[in-house]
Amino acid sequence: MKKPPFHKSVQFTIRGILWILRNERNFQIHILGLIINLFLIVYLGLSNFESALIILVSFFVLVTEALNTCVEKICDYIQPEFDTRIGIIKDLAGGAVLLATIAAIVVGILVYWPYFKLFVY
Ligand SMILES: Nc1ncnc2c1ncn2[C@@H]1O[C@H](COP(=O)(O)OP(=O)(O)OP(=O)(O)O)[C@@H](O)[C@H]1O
Repeated sequence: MKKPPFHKSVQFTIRGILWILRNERNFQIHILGLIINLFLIVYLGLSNFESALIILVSFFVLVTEALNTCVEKICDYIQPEFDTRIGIIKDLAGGAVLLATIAAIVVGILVYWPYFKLFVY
């Protein structure tokens, strides 16, 4: 197959992101998480390093969610019927999202805790 020009490839990837934005509820929830984090970064005046950490883990979750959706779509395509092997493949992909989410929560607590402490005390 002929390789598409660069601008076409970019268009295809944007089409993929728009598709997942419209169709995947979990991805939409993670996007909401990213927006809340961006708001907190500005509102609390986080340092460049703290902001980079928060943005990095937020995108880490989004990337794993997108890859999880890819795995689910491939699985549903190759085996629409119940199959324990498909089940474990999907569980593994879902597990990757959970691991990324745990990492994001831990980083979030470590970065935000000193700021929230100032509000509480
Ligand atoms: N064809 C199948 N055969 C066996 N088990 C399956 C199959 N499809 C789904 N499952 C089981 O159901 C779970 C949920 O799969 P499903 O495709 O419904 O994902 P989902 O609910 O959209 O998940 P997510 O919330 O991660 O997007 C899988 O992790 C797996 O354990």
